[in-house]
Amino acid sequence: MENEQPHKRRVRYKGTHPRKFEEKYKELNPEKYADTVAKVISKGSTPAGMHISICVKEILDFLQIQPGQKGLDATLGYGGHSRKMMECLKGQGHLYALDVDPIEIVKTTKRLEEAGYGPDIFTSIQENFANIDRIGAEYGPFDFCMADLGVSSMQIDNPERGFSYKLDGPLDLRLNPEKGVSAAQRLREVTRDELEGMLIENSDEPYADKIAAEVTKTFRKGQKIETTTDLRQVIERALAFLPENKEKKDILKKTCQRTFQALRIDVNSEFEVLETFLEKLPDIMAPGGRIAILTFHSGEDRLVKKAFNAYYKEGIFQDIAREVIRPSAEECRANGRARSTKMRWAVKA
Ligand SMILES: C[S@@+](CC[C@H](N)C(=O)[O-])C[C@H]1O[C@@H](n2cnc3c(N)ncnc32)[C@H](O)[C@@H]1O
Repeated sequence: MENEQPHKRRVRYKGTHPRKFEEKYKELNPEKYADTVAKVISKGSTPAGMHISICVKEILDFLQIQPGQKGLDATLGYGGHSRKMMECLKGQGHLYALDVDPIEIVKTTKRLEEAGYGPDIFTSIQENFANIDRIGAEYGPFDFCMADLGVSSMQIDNPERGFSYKLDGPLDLRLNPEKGVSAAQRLREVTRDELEGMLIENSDEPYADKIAAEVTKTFRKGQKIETTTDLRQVIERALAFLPENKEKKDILKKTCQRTFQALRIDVNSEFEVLETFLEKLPDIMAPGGRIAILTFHSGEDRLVKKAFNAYYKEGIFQDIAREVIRPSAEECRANGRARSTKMRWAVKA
Protein backbone atom coordinates (compact mmCIF):
# COMPACT_ATOMS: atom_id res chain seq x y z
CA MET A 1 0.00 0.00 0.00
CA GLU A 2 1.25 3.38 -0.93
CA ASN A 3 2.27 5.66 1.87
CA GLU A 4 -0.58 8.13 2.17
CA GLN A 5 0.66 11.67 2.32
CA PRO A 6 -1.60 14.42 3.59
CA HIS A 7 -2.53 16.57 0.63
CA LYS A 8 -0.65 19.84 0.69
CA ARG A 9 -2.25 22.75 -1.12
CA ARG A 10 0.07 24.70 -3.33
CA VAL A 11 0.65 28.17 -2.01
CA ARG A 12 -0.80 30.56 -4.55
CA TYR A 13 1.72 32.96 -5.99
CA LYS A 14 0.52 36.47 -5.36
CA GLY A 15 2.42 38.01 -8.26
CA THR A 16 5.10 40.65 -8.24
CA HIS A 17 2.74 43.57 -8.61
CA PRO A 18 0.51 43.88 -5.59
CA ARG A 19 -2.50 45.86 -6.65
CA LYS A 20 -3.48 47.29 -3.30
CA PHE A 21 -1.68 50.05 -1.43
CA GLU A 22 -1.67 47.91 1.75
CA GLU A 23 0.06 45.04 -0.07
CA LYS A 24 2.56 47.22 -1.84
CA TYR A 25 4.49 48.71 1.04
CA LYS A 26 6.22 46.53 3.61
CA GLU A 27 6.69 49.70 5.67
CA LEU A 28 2.96 49.70 6.36
CA ASN A 29 3.64 47.15 9.05
CA PRO A 30 6.49 48.98 10.81
CA GLU A 31 6.68 46.56 13.73
CA LYS A 32 7.19 43.58 11.35
CA TYR A 33 9.51 45.22 8.85
CA ALA A 34 11.74 47.35 11.10
CA ASP A 35 14.74 47.02 8.73
CA THR A 36 12.80 48.25 5.69
CA VAL A 37 11.46 51.18 7.71
CA ALA A 38 14.96 52.13 8.95
CA LYS A 39 16.28 51.97 5.36
CA VAL A 40 13.52 54.26 4.05
CA ILE A 41 14.08 56.78 6.88
CA SER A 42 17.86 56.80 6.35
CA LYS A 43 17.25 57.84 2.72
CA GLY A 44 15.36 60.92 3.95
CA SER A 45 11.91 59.57 3.05
CA THR A 46 8.89 58.82 5.20
CA PRO A 47 7.84 55.16 5.14
CA ALA A 48 4.32 54.63 3.77
CA GLY A 49 1.72 54.44 6.54
CA MET A 50 3.97 56.26 8.99
CA HIS A 51 4.58 59.89 9.96
CA ILE A 52 7.87 61.35 11.17
CA SER A 53 7.25 63.93 13.90
CA ILE A 54 8.78 67.36 13.41
CA CYS A 55 10.59 69.62 15.93
CA VAL A 56 10.22 67.03 18.69
CA LYS A 57 13.20 68.32 20.67
CA GLU A 58 12.19 71.97 20.28
CA ILE A 59 8.65 71.17 21.47
CA LEU A 60 9.74 69.08 24.46
CA ASP A 61 12.39 71.64 25.46
CA PHE A 62 9.74 74.32 25.49
CA LEU A 63 6.83 72.41 27.08
CA GLN A 64 8.96 71.29 30.09
CA ILE A 65 6.50 68.48 30.88
CA GLN A 66 6.60 67.23 34.47
CA PRO A 67 5.26 63.92 35.84
CA GLY A 68 1.71 64.37 37.15
CA GLN A 69 0.74 67.04 34.59
CA LYS A 70 -2.27 67.00 32.30
CA GLY A 71 -1.78 67.77 28.61
CA LEU A 72 -3.59 68.01 25.29
CA ASP A 73 -2.31 66.97 21.87
CA ALA A 74 -4.82 68.67 19.58
CA THR A 75 -3.59 66.76 16.49
CA LEU A 76 -2.72 63.16 17.35
CA GLY A 77 -1.82 61.91 13.83
CA TYR A 78 0.59 58.97 14.04
CA GLY A 79 1.08 59.72 17.75
CA GLY A 80 4.81 60.47 17.56
CA HIS A 81 4.62 63.69 19.57
CA SER A 82 2.06 62.15 21.95
CA ARG A 83 4.39 59.28 22.70
CA LYS A 84 7.34 61.56 23.43
CA MET A 85 5.19 63.78 25.65
CA MET A 86 3.95 60.73 27.58
CA GLU A 87 7.53 59.56 28.11
CA CYS A 88 8.07 62.84 30.00
CA LEU A 89 5.08 62.08 32.24
CA LYS A 90 6.93 58.99 33.51
CA GLY A 91 3.70 57.12 34.20
CA GLN A 92 2.08 59.93 36.20
CA GLY A 93 -0.46 62.37 34.78
CA HIS A 94 -2.56 62.14 31.63
CA LEU A 95 -2.46 63.03 27.97
CA TYR A 96 -5.66 63.70 26.03
CA ALA A 97 -5.38 63.67 22.24
CA LEU A 98 -7.76 64.76 19.49
CA ASP A 99 -7.98 63.97 15.80
CA VAL A 100 -10.83 64.47 13.33
CA ASP A 101 -9.74 61.49 11.27
CA PRO A 102 -11.88 58.46 12.19
CA ILE A 103 -9.59 56.07 10.28
CA GLU A 104 -6.13 56.92 11.58
CA ILE A 105 -7.15 57.69 15.18
CA VAL A 106 -8.19 54.06 15.70
CA LYS A 107 -4.88 52.72 14.38
CA THR A 108 -2.80 55.19 16.42
CA THR A 109 -4.71 54.51 19.64
CA LYS A 110 -4.16 50.76 19.16
CA ARG A 111 -0.46 51.27 18.40
CA LEU A 112 0.02 53.43 21.50
CA GLU A 113 -1.88 50.98 23.68
CA GLU A 114 0.35 48.15 22.41
CA ALA A 115 3.37 50.30 23.31
CA GLY A 116 2.10 50.51 26.90
CA TYR A 117 0.16 53.79 26.75
CA GLY A 118 -3.30 52.62 27.79
CA PRO A 119 -6.33 54.40 29.25
CA ASP A 120 -4.59 55.00 32.59
CA ILE A 121 -2.36 57.62 30.96
CA PHE A 122 -3.80 58.24 27.49
CA THR A 123 -7.24 59.11 26.12
CA SER A 124 -7.88 59.72 22.42
CA ILE A 125 -11.02 61.50 21.30
CA GLN A 126 -12.27 61.82 17.73
CA GLU A 127 -13.06 65.52 17.74
CA ASN A 128 -12.30 68.66 15.78
CA PHE A 129 -9.97 70.96 17.70
CA ALA A 130 -12.45 73.76 17.01
CA ASN A 131 -14.39 72.17 19.90
CA ILE A 132 -11.63 72.35 22.53
CA ASP A 133 -14.00 74.25 24.82
CA ARG A 134 -15.95 70.99 25.33
CA ILE A 135 -12.74 69.04 25.87
CA GLY A 136 -11.48 71.69 28.30
CA ALA A 137 -14.74 71.65 30.27
CA GLU A 138 -14.62 67.87 30.64
CA TYR A 139 -10.90 67.17 31.09
CA GLY A 140 -9.07 70.52 31.52
CA PRO A 141 -7.47 72.78 32.50
CA PHE A 142 -4.27 71.66 30.79
CA ASP A 143 -0.68 72.29 31.84
CA PHE A 144 0.55 71.87 28.28
CA CYS A 145 -0.94 71.76 24.80
CA MET A 146 0.41 71.25 21.32
CA ALA A 147 -0.96 71.33 17.79
CA ASP A 148 0.83 70.11 14.66
CA LEU A 149 -1.42 71.41 11.91
CA GLY A 150 -2.34 69.99 8.54
CA VAL A 151 -2.18 66.43 7.32
CA SER A 152 -0.13 63.41 8.26
CA SER A 153 1.99 61.37 5.89
CA MET A 154 -0.38 58.38 6.30
CA GLN A 155 -3.25 60.48 4.98
CA ILE A 156 -1.19 61.80 2.05
CA ASP A 157 0.14 58.36 1.13
CA ASN A 158 -3.25 56.63 1.08
CA PRO A 159 -4.69 57.07 -2.46
CA GLU A 160 -8.20 56.38 -1.17
CA ARG A 161 -8.09 59.71 0.71
CA GLY A 162 -7.30 61.73 -2.44
CA PHE A 163 -4.72 64.05 -0.83
CA SER A 164 -1.97 63.55 -3.40
CA TYR A 165 -1.84 64.50 -7.06
CA LYS A 166 0.83 61.82 -7.46
CA LEU A 167 -1.48 58.90 -6.62
CA ASP A 168 -4.65 58.09 -8.50
CA GLY A 169 -7.71 58.04 -6.27
CA PRO A 170 -11.04 59.72 -5.62
CA LEU A 171 -10.71 63.51 -5.30
CA ASP A 172 -11.79 63.63 -1.67
CA LEU A 173 -9.30 65.53 0.56
CA ARG A 174 -11.45 65.42 3.70
CA LEU A 175 -9.70 64.79 7.03
CA ASN A 176 -12.99 63.24 8.14
CA PRO A 177 -14.50 61.53 5.08
CA GLU A 178 -17.72 60.93 7.04
CA LYS A 179 -18.55 64.65 7.18
CA GLY A 180 -18.94 67.54 4.77
CA VAL A 181 -18.44 67.37 1.01
CA SER A 182 -15.56 65.98 -1.03
CA ALA A 183 -13.25 68.18 -3.10
CA ALA A 184 -14.83 66.72 -6.28
CA GLN A 185 -18.27 67.89 -5.15
CA ARG A 186 -16.90 71.31 -4.12
CA LEU A 187 -15.41 71.76 -7.60
CA ARG A 188 -18.82 71.06 -9.14
CA GLU A 189 -20.50 73.59 -6.83
CA VAL A 190 -18.21 76.63 -6.95
CA THR A 191 -18.38 79.30 -9.63
CA ARG A 192 -15.34 80.16 -11.73
CA ASP A 193 -14.78 83.35 -9.71
CA GLU A 194 -15.12 81.56 -6.38
CA LEU A 195 -12.61 78.94 -7.45
CA GLU A 196 -10.13 81.57 -8.57
CA GLY A 197 -10.55 83.35 -5.21
CA MET A 198 -10.13 80.08 -3.30
CA LEU A 199 -6.85 79.30 -5.08
CA ILE A 200 -5.49 82.79 -4.45
CA GLU A 201 -6.62 83.10 -0.83
CA ASN A 202 -5.63 79.63 0.29
CA SER A 203 -2.44 79.06 -1.71
CA ASP A 204 -1.37 82.31 -3.42
CA GLU A 205 -1.73 80.42 -6.71
CA PRO A 206 -0.27 82.53 -9.56
CA TYR A 207 -2.17 80.57 -12.26
CA ALA A 208 -5.50 80.69 -10.38
CA ASP A 209 -7.36 82.33 -13.30
CA LYS A 210 -6.07 79.76 -15.82
CA ILE A 211 -6.96 76.80 -13.59
CA ALA A 212 -10.44 78.15 -12.78
CA ALA A 213 -11.07 78.73 -16.50
CA GLU A 214 -9.95 75.18 -17.41
CA VAL A 215 -12.15 73.63 -14.68
CA THR A 216 -15.16 75.54 -16.03
CA LYS A 217 -14.33 74.53 -19.61
CA THR A 218 -14.00 70.87 -18.60
CA PHE A 219 -17.45 70.82 -16.98
CA ARG A 220 -18.97 72.74 -19.89
CA LYS A 221 -17.73 70.04 -22.26
CA GLY A 222 -19.59 67.49 -20.11
CA GLN A 223 -16.36 65.94 -18.75
CA LYS A 224 -15.94 64.94 -15.11
CA ILE A 225 -13.34 65.85 -12.48
CA GLU A 226 -13.78 62.99 -10.04
CA THR A 227 -10.26 61.74 -9.39
CA THR A 228 -6.87 63.16 -8.42
CA THR A 229 -5.64 62.27 -11.93
CA ASP A 230 -8.58 64.13 -13.54
CA LEU A 231 -7.62 67.28 -11.61
CA ARG A 232 -3.92 66.88 -12.40
CA GLN A 233 -4.79 66.65 -16.10
CA VAL A 234 -6.94 69.80 -15.85
CA ILE A 235 -3.93 71.62 -14.36
CA GLU A 236 -1.69 70.28 -17.14
CA ARG A 237 -4.13 71.61 -19.75
CA ALA A 238 -4.37 74.96 -17.94
CA LEU A 239 -0.58 75.32 -18.12
CA ALA A 240 -0.27 74.05 -21.71
CA PHE A 241 0.63 77.61 -22.81
CA LEU A 242 3.96 77.45 -20.91
CA PRO A 243 7.02 76.71 -23.07
CA GLU A 244 8.16 73.08 -22.95
CA ASN A 245 11.43 73.45 -21.04
CA LYS A 246 13.22 72.19 -17.95
CA GLU A 247 11.35 74.54 -15.59
CA LYS A 248 7.89 73.43 -16.73
CA LYS A 249 8.00 70.15 -14.81
CA ASP A 250 8.76 72.00 -11.59
CA ILE A 251 6.06 74.63 -12.21
CA LEU A 252 3.52 71.85 -12.83
CA LYS A 253 4.51 70.09 -9.62
CA LYS A 254 4.24 73.24 -7.51
CA THR A 255 0.93 74.24 -9.14
CA CYS A 256 -0.51 70.80 -8.38
CA GLN A 257 0.69 71.05 -4.76
CA ARG A 258 -0.83 74.51 -4.30
CA THR A 259 -4.12 73.59 -5.99
CA PHE A 260 -4.58 70.46 -3.86
CA GLN A 261 -3.64 72.43 -0.73
CA ALA A 262 -6.17 75.16 -1.53
CA LEU A 263 -8.94 72.59 -1.99
CA ARG A 264 -7.95 70.76 1.19
CA ILE A 265 -8.05 73.99 3.19
CA ASP A 266 -11.47 74.70 1.72
CA VAL A 267 -13.19 71.33 2.25
CA ASN A 268 -11.89 71.11 5.82
CA SER A 269 -12.56 74.82 6.61
CA GLU A 270 -9.01 74.87 7.93
CA PHE A 271 -8.71 78.63 8.50
CA GLU A 272 -12.08 78.84 10.24
CA VAL A 273 -11.38 75.92 12.61
CA LEU A 274 -7.91 77.26 13.41
CA GLU A 275 -9.39 80.67 14.26
CA THR A 276 -11.98 79.05 16.53
CA PHE A 277 -9.29 76.91 18.19
CA LEU A 278 -7.15 80.00 18.85
CA GLU A 279 -10.14 81.90 20.25
CA LYS A 280 -10.91 79.15 22.75
CA LEU A 281 -7.33 78.15 23.58
CA PRO A 282 -6.58 80.44 26.57
CA ASP A 283 -9.69 79.25 28.43
CA ILE A 284 -8.66 75.60 28.49
CA MET A 285 -5.15 76.26 29.83
CA ALA A 286 -4.09 76.30 33.50
CA PRO A 287 -2.16 79.36 34.76
CA GLY A 288 1.43 79.00 33.52
CA GLY A 289 0.23 76.44 30.93
CA ARG A 290 2.58 76.07 27.95
CA ILE A 291 1.46 75.92 24.30
CA ALA A 292 3.42 74.97 21.15
CA ILE A 293 1.99 75.14 17.62
CA LEU A 294 3.55 73.93 14.36
CA THR A 295 2.29 75.49 11.12
CA PHE A 296 3.07 74.62 7.50
CA HIS A 297 2.10 77.62 5.40
CA SER A 298 1.98 81.38 5.74
CA GLY A 299 -1.83 81.56 6.13
CA GLU A 300 -1.71 79.36 9.24
CA ASP A 301 1.31 81.09 10.75
CA ARG A 302 -0.28 84.53 10.29
CA LEU A 303 -3.33 83.46 12.32
CA VAL A 304 -1.23 81.98 15.16
CA LYS A 305 1.07 85.01 15.29
CA LYS A 306 -1.87 87.44 15.36
CA ALA A 307 -3.70 85.58 18.15
CA PHE A 308 -0.56 85.14 20.31
CA ASN A 309 0.40 88.82 19.92
CA ALA A 310 -3.11 89.95 20.87
CA TYR A 311 -3.23 87.69 23.97
CA TYR A 312 0.21 88.93 25.02
CA LYS A 313 -0.87 92.57 24.72
CA GLU A 314 -4.03 91.84 26.73
CA GLY A 315 -2.01 90.09 29.46
CA ILE A 316 -3.74 86.74 28.83
CA PHE A 317 -0.38 85.22 27.85
CA GLN A 318 2.63 86.12 30.04
CA ASP A 319 5.15 85.33 27.28
CA ILE A 320 5.22 84.41 23.59
CA ALA A 321 7.80 83.48 20.95
CA ARG A 322 9.14 86.71 19.40
CA GLU A 323 10.46 84.86 16.35
CA VAL A 324 9.37 81.65 14.72
CA ILE A 325 11.46 78.59 15.49
CA ARG A 326 12.47 76.52 12.44
CA PRO A 327 13.59 72.89 12.35
CA SER A 328 17.36 72.49 12.09
CA ALA A 329 19.02 72.12 8.68
CA GLU A 330 19.82 68.55 9.70
CA GLU A 331 16.15 67.79 10.40
CA CYS A 332 15.12 69.33 7.06
CA ARG A 333 17.69 67.19 5.25
CA ALA A 334 16.48 64.05 7.00
CA ASN A 335 12.78 64.85 6.52
CA GLY A 336 11.78 66.92 3.50
CA ARG A 337 8.35 67.49 5.01
CA ALA A 338 9.98 69.62 7.77
CA ARG A 339 11.17 72.33 5.37
CA SER A 340 8.07 74.52 5.59
CA THR A 341 7.54 74.10 9.36
CA LYS A 342 7.31 77.08 11.71
CA MET A 343 6.89 76.74 15.45
CA ARG A 344 5.45 79.34 17.82
CA TRP A 345 4.99 79.06 21.57
CA ALA A 346 3.12 80.87 24.34
CA VAL A 347 2.76 80.73 28.13
CA LYS A 348 -0.63 81.41 29.76
CA ALA A 349 -0.58 84.13 32.46
C1 LIG B 1 0.69 66.69 10.98
S1 LIG B 1 -0.41 65.50 11.59
C2 LIG B 1 0.07 65.28 13.27
C3 LIG B 1 1.22 64.35 13.45
C4 LIG B 1 1.57 64.06 14.89
N1 LIG B 1 1.99 65.23 15.60
C5 LIG B 1 2.61 62.95 14.99
O1 LIG B 1 3.65 63.17 15.61
O2 LIG B 1 2.36 61.87 14.47
C6 LIG B 1 -1.88 66.44 11.75
C7 LIG B 1 -3.07 65.64 12.26
O3 LIG B 1 -4.04 66.58 12.69
C8 LIG B 1 -5.30 66.17 12.33
N2 LIG B 1 -6.14 67.38 12.22
C9 LIG B 1 -6.08 68.35 11.28
N3 LIG B 1 -7.01 69.29 11.52
C10 LIG B 1 -7.64 68.92 12.66
C11 LIG B 1 -8.69 69.50 13.42
N4 LIG B 1 -9.29 70.63 13.06
N5 LIG B 1 -9.08 68.86 14.55
C12 LIG B 1 -8.48 67.69 14.95
N6 LIG B 1 -7.50 67.08 14.23
C13 LIG B 1 -7.08 67.69 13.12
C14 LIG B 1 -5.11 65.45 11.00
O4 LIG B 1 -6.16 64.55 10.77
C15 LIG B 1 -3.76 64.78 11.21
O5 LIG B 1 -3.91 63.49 11.69
